[in-house]
Amino acid sequence: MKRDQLRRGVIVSCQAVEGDPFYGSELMATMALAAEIGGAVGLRINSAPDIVSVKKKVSLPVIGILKRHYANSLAYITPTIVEVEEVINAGADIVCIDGTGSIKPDGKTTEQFIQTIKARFDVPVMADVATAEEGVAAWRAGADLLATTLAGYEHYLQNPQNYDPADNFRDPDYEIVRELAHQVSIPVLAEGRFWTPEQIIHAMELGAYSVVVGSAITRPQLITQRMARAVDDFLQGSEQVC
Ligand SMILES: CC(=O)N[C@H](C=O)[C@@H](O)[C@H](O)[C@H](O)COP(=O)(O)O
Repeated sequence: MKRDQLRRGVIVSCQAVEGDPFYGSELMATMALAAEIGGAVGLRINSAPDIVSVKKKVSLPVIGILKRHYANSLAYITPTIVEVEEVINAGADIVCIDGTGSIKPDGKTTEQFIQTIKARFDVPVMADVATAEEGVAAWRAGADLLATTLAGYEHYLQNPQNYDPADNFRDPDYEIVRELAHQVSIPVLAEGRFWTPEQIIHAMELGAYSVVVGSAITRPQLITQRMARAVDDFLQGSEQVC
């Protein structure tokens, strides 16, 4: 895969967890195929079975992650070399890891973790970060790409029980995109809470290499919720007026 393939486009994140109506590798591969037909330049896929299934059906480059929670660490996106190996063996073209300041479950810092991956595998490493400082540190440690995935999720990183579905509808964090695009010399992917073409273009104007879109394309329950909430808000407003 050429890294340039991901340049200046929309990367679609196709993820569903157990309990989600779209949970299942076949369904995720179908989502990925729809993304390819629609003009996506790449995919972000969670778990080895989903990566294998997507790779059979779609020819787009795959950024592979494996979300796994450990009791002793806040890092959950491909947090150790065990998950890295699973993702790479499944056929991911890029492996994406937790690039935050959190110590990983095996005691490594992000810097040590990136260096370990680089020593063992010849696959580009992407780092998901929450702050510009973390992005700069991951770049200095050898990351090949950055994504702003975790910006705005600090409360969730501290405790996954703090998850609030309303988080998905807040504006993207443009500031981290702007800062990183000025500070590093590797691609910065804007990711997290992109719902409209206008938001995507704004991130591109600020220097994003590409934009990763997940929920707005692949989580129909959230798409519905967003519209249902808009109607609720409208009705509440109009009832007050009446
Ligand atoms: C915070 C976290 O764990 N984000 C995850 C990272 O893989 C996914 O749940 C998101 O869907 C993905 O980042 C795309 O973002 P959005 O769905 O907002 O377009």
